[in-house]
Amino acid sequence: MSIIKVSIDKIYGILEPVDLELIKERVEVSNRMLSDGSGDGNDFLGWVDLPEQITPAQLDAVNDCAKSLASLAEVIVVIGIGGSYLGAKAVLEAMSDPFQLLHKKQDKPIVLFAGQNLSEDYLYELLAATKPYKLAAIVISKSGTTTEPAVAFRIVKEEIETRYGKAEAAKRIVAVTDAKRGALRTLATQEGYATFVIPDDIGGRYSVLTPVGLLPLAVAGINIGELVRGAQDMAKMTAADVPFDENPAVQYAAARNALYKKGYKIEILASYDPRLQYVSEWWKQLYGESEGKEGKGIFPASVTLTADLHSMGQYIQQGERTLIETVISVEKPRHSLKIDSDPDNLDGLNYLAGKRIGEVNLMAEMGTMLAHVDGGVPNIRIEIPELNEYYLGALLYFFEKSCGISGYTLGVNPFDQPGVEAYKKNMFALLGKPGYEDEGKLLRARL
Ligand SMILES: O=P(O)(O)OC[C@H]1O[C@](O)(CO)[C@@H](O)[C@@H]1O
Repeated sequence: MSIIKVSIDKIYGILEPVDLELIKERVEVSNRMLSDGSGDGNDFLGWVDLPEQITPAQLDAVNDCAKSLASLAEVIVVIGIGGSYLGAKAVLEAMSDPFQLLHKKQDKPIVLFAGQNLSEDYLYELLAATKPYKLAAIVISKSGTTTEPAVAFRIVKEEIETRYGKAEAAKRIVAVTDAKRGALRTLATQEGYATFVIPDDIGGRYSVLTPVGLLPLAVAGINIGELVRGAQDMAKMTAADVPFDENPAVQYAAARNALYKKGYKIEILASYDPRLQYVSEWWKQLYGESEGKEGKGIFPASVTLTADLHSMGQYIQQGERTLIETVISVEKPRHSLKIDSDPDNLDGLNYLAGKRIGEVNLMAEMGTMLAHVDGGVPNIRIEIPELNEYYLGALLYFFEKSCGISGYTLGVNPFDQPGVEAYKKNMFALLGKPGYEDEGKLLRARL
């Protein structure tokens, strides 16, 4: 049995089995294109075989650097955006106790994120809150030129240098960037920071298993060896020679592409554990940047349930019928908590007495799935046994593989993102960046 189970039976009724049959061959060809490198964007396929290529020595180097940072700092600010942020954030949230900050004893450094927005207040408050704590930073940018992390890094770097002096700051700052190119590489070389390389052939949104994701996670005490082991096993289970019925990545890609062809243009990734919220954010970048181009692509959205059943639930049940709901279902909660019987039963909940909260959550999930299917929303279910590093590594790799397959099946290059340049050009022009003077005038006239 695969460590991830994809159930697509709840797309039938909306699709006929023949709709899936028609697309099966295409997705299997797409999977082969990923392994033989015959598709567009084939200079960005380094992530496909990455898990099996990660050596124990590489993991040791990341863990050693993490240990040394952790020995110097109580708070480590991880600076990055998009693919240089979301993978680490996703795994960290999924693995963490949401109330960790309330615990009196903190035996791991607290990892905070910056550079993922341009909010003045966010950065100000981050600096203010971290004042009493020993500080270090990891700055991550593949291009080394992205504005948001560059701005945040300038501010955090200055704070660290002011506090500790330049020489000590160089021990407290680690950069993860391109081997040769970009302003961050130049800066890291000049300042003498320890660095890790993001391989040329791995794009940001596929980089969670490089030091981009691994270093911040190791600093936070996450077992990165297990994360990689899960991805390694999933790489085998989704290889091009694994038959359709045993290969979760092609099943998922086939189901969503068959639905897209029938007019289902929005996919909502739903989870029943708030710790998975950032896995959804990571997934949205992965699928949004990979597929949304040339006027095509499923729009990736997300909900956290049951919370959003009390807000978005109405739309999902009865709104425009273009939605696909894909549920990440986690079989086993980490802890056990039962509902007790109450002699007065004023809340009428005694019918739940003796049940675990997880059982109630599961019945909410089952009931919701059937209600939404009855309302015309096809359902895809992705089951993982529990939230630990191993299954998360498997889940992330599963989504990456399926995304590459989906993109090729859709007929786009899943490894570029030309559309993101438009906002950057306008922002530079409006901010008066040298070289953008003419565009600046034109844009200002339109405001
Ligand atoms: O790691 P970088 O080069 O700073 O890029 C961050 C993110 O920005 C994008 O390039 C979009 O502008 C994403 O694809 C990428 O993950």
